[in-house]
Amino acid sequence: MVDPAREAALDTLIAVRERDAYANLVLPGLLRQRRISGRDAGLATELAYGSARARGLLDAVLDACVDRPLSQVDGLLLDALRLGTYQLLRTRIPVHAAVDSTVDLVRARQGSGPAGFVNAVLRRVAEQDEAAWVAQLAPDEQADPVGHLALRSAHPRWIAQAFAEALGSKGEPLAAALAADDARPAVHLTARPGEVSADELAAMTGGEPAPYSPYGVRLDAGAGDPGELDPVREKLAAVQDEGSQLCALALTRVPPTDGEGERWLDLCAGPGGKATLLGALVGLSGGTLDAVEKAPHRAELVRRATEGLPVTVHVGDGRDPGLAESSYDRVLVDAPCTGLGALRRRPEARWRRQPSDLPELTRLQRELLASALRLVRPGGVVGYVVCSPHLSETVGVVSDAVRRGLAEPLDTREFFPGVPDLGAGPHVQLWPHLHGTDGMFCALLRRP
Ligand SMILES: C[S@@+](CC[C@H](N)C(=O)[O-])C[C@H]1O[C@@H](n2cnc3c(N)ncnc32)[C@H](O)[C@@H]1O
Repeated sequence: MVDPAREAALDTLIAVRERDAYANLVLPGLLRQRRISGRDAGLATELAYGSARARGLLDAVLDACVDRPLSQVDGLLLDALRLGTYQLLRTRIPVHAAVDSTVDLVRARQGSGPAGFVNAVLRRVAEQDEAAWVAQLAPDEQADPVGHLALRSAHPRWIAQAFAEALGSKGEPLAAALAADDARPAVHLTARPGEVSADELAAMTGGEPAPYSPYGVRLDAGAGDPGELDPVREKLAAVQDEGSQLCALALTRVPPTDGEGERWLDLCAGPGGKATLLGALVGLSGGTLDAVEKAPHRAELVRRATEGLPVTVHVGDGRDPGLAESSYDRVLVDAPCTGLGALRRRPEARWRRQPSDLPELTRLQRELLASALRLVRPGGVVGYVVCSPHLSETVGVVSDAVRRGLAEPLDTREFFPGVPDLGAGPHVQLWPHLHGTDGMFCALLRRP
């Protein structure tokens, strides 16, 4: 007997490994196709996302329990072992159920020999709990705090190191940041300005008005597929992290805020979350938004999301979009980045990203920011935003533009009213453990 929830979780892990698929795109499709719902769907989600997220920790434990290098273990068996180990170490599922259900899955796919191997390895894993395994396998907490916390929170070391540098801490703040990044996040919605208030949207969805964004609503972490909610389907609301809302709003709050008929530009618009919020707001004061996106299919998503708003979508490269220079009042650069600030929303992303991704991304980020600073009028404002706390994508990119005399930094904290713990400025770094948002970075810059 194979348990359908666990089988869906295993097939998700296989797709992530074999096809570089995204767990949060694969699993919902499998659940629909196989008509798995309710508690079974909840279990499949917990096991698939949890195992994908914790992969490094699970592999470290498995490495200690398997008598050959993990690279020599058959891929499907390794995925099954990860699934079983996750259940043993990070859920309250009883040992016999975690082991037997995994062995059943392997027997059905590969026969009794491999099933026996998986049984033996999982019995070894089950000899200790997670804390004991971490104590055995992690670097010493005093000698190497970052390495210790990285294993304990199932993060690659380079990412834990990047968080430590952005926080200026290897202690409690880093532990809190990594722990929050490992937890399942709440879904956030934006109420479309001019259509519905956050209070009304909260009443319609059973959520709570968000603490900082006047348009935000937060739903419970386990609250089903938000795309199915009526207000989202009817375009009264969109799924959008509160941190993203705050960064887009900050750009609109720089004085003068009563400018009628302003021209705004979103230089990296796909799939259109911020463009929709900006388009709705600029429309209320008789202005317009141009939205540039390089990937045609993502530009199409922007077009659909902003239908009915005063938004013109252009397919093009933001570094040279063919739009008139010095002609915009406000420009948003929501640049492509490592996404290290949104790892909690993308289970496998932390193991897929590599430090070698950074040089190409930071070059692109610098070029996009320089382009934005040409397109904005002198005295106009550019918002540089990335969903990452990595210093080379944040402060590094902005300091370069300031040093070259292209931009003057504003105290961005002033435009995040009511948001606590914004540090020494002038830029803003949001964090899951401090703000309950993704780890968004925002720098507001004025063109001299
Ligand atoms: C972080 S996402 C933007 C998210 C978007 N602002 C939102 O809120 O929904 C970055 C986007 O930039 C696009 N992009 C990548 N390179 C680009 C370029 N050279 N010019 C314009 N857009 C680019 C990517 O395809 C991606 O859609």
